[in-house]
Amino acid sequence: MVEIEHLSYAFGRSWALQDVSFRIDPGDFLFLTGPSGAGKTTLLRMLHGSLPVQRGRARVAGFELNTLKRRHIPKLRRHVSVVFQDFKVLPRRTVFANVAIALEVRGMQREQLRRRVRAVLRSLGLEAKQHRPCGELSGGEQQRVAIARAVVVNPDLLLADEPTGNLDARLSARLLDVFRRFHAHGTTVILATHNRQVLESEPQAKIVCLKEGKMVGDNFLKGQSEAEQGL
Ligand SMILES: Nc1ncnc2c1ncn2[C@@H]1O[C@H](COP(=O)(O)OP(=O)(O)OP(=O)(O)O)[C@@H](O)[C@H]1O
Repeated sequence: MVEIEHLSYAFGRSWALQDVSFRIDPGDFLFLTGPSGAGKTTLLRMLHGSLPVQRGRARVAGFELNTLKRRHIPKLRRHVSVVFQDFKVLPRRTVFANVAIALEVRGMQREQLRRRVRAVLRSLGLEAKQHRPCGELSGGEQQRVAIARAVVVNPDLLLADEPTGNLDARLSARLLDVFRRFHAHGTTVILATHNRQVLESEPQAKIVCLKEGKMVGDNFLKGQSEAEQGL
């Protein structure tokens, strides 16, 4: 599903990612972890086609990112959804409209669209808020709208950047359940987090740890303390 080899990315002269290589198979659940500034967001943005490959090679959901033309990026995004740290919901549009957009642009028939959106809103506990403008929701609720919008298209690969960042422990656990449910239905998940509780919540998950843009380890880190991992 994702194969990256010697991937590096620089903002100007400063390397945000350096020589990162790993692969995950369809159906895997991967945590991307590491301290603030480690390069997690940069890597997710590359996998979603919002930053170009500068060095190395990346293959995502069957797309060779090195040679992918800009005009073909929407095709990649039919298979790869992302939940950004800052949600990017449309504040004046309703919850329903924010989630429906992703299906409207795919030309889905109205009744099928309505059923699909309602089912996803229900699974995220947002059904009662579907007619409210997103700008009137709490941060945690907006986060769930962003997740609903990402999963409503049934992506092959779901990328999430610190999705539990704004939530208390109870809501984080509920949200992780949502990711687990989609994963159980076959979606491959990459979730960036530096929250240790989140990392421990999914014992079967693979882990890639970044620090200052470099890969400092993978699954073997599971048994180590946060200090040992540099978190
Ligand atoms: N648009 C940008 N312009 C310049 N430098 C950037 C930009 N975005 C990120 N960087 C730099 O790239 C490095 C990696 O940042 P990135 O956001 O990928 O880290 P992160 O692991 O996601 O951090 P956090 O956990 O705080 O979100 C940092 O040094 C950051 O300052």
